[in-house]
Amino acid sequence: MSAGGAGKPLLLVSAALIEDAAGRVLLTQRKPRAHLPLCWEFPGGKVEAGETPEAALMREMREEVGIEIADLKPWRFVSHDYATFHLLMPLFSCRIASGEPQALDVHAVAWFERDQLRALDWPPADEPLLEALLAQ
Ligand SMILES: Nc1nc2c([nH]c(=O)n2[C@@H]2O[C@H](COP(=O)(O)OP(=O)(O)OP(=O)(O)O)[C@@H](O)[C@H]2O)c(=O)[nH]1
Repeated sequence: MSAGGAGKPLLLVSAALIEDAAGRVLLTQRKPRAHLPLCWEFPGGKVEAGETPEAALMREMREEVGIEIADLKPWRFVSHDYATFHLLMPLFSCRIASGEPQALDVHAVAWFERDQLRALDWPPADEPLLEALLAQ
């Protein structure tokens, strides 16, 4: 990670940490032709102009996986330098208020046991989030 990056756009992305009663974590898989193809990641997406991070996350969860979320609480954030943009990504812990996750606008969606998480391909920015999750 670099502290420089003058001129690089800052990208604000909200993401969700959703666990079920058994402690499994809900992840989505990026599309084959996206940036970081087929990586598994925390569901979420870009915050649009005029939106709060919380409202953006609620919209993305509806659009991408067809669920309503509730009880959003800031959990961790990452600030990560990618080649063409700098990512600022708050991760909110939350719960599913209604709906069953479906892959509406993602390649796939799935629940993972904690001991499966390390073996997945993750975006580089997610490393500290994964470590924090596995440490708790
Ligand atoms: N949702 C999400 N995005 C992440 C995570 N980690 C991470 O580096 N990102 C990055 O944050 C950005 C999120 O953008 P996005 O998924 O809304 O949009 P996109 O660039 O894939 O495509 P789009 O422009 O069609 O919406 C991507 O560049 C993605 O690689 C994560 O855990 N969850």
